Amino acid sequence: MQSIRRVAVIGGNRIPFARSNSRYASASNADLLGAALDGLIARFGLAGQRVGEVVAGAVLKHSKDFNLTREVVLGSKLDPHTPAYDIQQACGTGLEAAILVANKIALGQLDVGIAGGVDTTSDAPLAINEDMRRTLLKLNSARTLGERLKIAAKLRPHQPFRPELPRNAEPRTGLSMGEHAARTALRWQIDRRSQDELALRSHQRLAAANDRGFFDDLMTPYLGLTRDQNLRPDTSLEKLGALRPVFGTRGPDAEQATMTAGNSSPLTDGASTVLLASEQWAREHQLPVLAWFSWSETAAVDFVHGDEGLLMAPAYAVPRMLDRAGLTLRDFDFYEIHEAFASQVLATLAAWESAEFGKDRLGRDAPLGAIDRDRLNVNGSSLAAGHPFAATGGRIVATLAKLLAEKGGGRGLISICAAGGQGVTAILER
Ligand SMILES: CC(=O)SCCNC(=O)CCNC(=O)[C@H](O)C(C)(C)COP(=O)(O)OP(=O)(O)OC[C@H]1O[C@@H](n2cnc3c(N)ncnc32)[C@H](O)[C@@H]1OP(=O)(O)O
Repeated sequence: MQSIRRVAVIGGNRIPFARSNSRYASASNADLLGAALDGLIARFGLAGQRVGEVVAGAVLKHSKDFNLTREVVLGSKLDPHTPAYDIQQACGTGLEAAILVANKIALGQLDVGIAGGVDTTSDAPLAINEDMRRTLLKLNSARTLGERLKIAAKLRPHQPFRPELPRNAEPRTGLSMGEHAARTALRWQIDRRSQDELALRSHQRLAAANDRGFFDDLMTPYLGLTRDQNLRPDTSLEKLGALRPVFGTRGPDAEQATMTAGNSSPLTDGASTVLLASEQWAREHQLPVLAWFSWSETAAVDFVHGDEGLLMAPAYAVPRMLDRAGLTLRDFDFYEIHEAFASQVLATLAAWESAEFGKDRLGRDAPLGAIDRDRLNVNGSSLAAGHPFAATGGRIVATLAKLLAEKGGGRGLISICAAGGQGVTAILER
């Protein structure tokens, strides 16, 4: 067998993220992912080339987009002989796509690949109610006019086109991501002030990164947007503190609700892509390596029967990954923890700092440890940039790889919580 090869992160390209039902309201997943991919192709001179594989996905997809990624590749300037396919791992999709491509490169099955993700809540698929859907499917397969008329006669005027709106909720609990996170915030006693401070820092840092041109070679303008639309450089603790809670506002604990529109990631439209390759491919194409993709781990928690919070899986994935890699939580120059909600980031950090969690849940003699918070999300994260679900992983991989390249060396941790009680994590090094 071929030995494991190093996997290079060559670079990334994304479009600025837009607020839902705003600038990208008329664009589809294919448009957005196509724009991100076109920018990557242009930046790295990939036009006409056959890339090993393109792997991407969307959390919210229309049924007609059964292989969205392949359709996007066919519409791009890549050689049409480039294989491409969708994967889906909720908010971890973009990172999971990068892990998949990286692993194939490491095993010598690919020399170069592109990972990506896209989502638009503005163009979410709308279903019709179950009765109507089944009736229409029967109607479609009816062979004779008589059969059709018989089926059509069963249609009742009061129920026909009642739509089923997609809900940002867990099928097994019926609770939204925010409601789940609110429970976790209570369990870990995450206070409002700390959440607002984290949100403020995210905006300030993203604004500073924009100002110094950090994203100039990671982003291409799209439909008139040149920077993430959700960014509020003028926000403040006072403004954040004045917002009313929106999650956890019902039931006996309503008084303790702390999560607002300011300390929750907003509904967002956007897409991102990342170019990964073997060392040899990078050398042959004279492309500098930003960082090496070295480790990954995915974990899941039992949020249905157990008391583990829905979005707490990274608290388990990271220690497992560290053990495999022979590292500790302090061995990092940068920590990129996806800000689904400020409370979620803080609950994860609290779990790692807790002796009880370390002992009871991780089976350790001591807590996993505390991180230097000055190294956390140094260029902002999803609270400021927005969170187009499947696109967040690509944004983070490209951002972290460039941070390591700028620094000239070091190690970075990526941690992304995902719906379904899962968490996807990875390590980049340089
Ligand atoms: C694994 C995971 O990643 S799980 C996470 C998945 N994602 C989610 O669940 C999305 C969660 N977010 C949401 O559902 C929505 O964004 C909500 C419910 C939090 C907020 O929705 P909306 O009320 O439509 O937000 P909107 O943008 O209008 O903001 C509400 C108000 O807060 C204000 N606001 C929001 N952020 C800020 C800020 N940083 N500073 C100051 N004001 C702010 C807005 O200006 C607005 O004020 P206005 O009413 O005076 O205009």
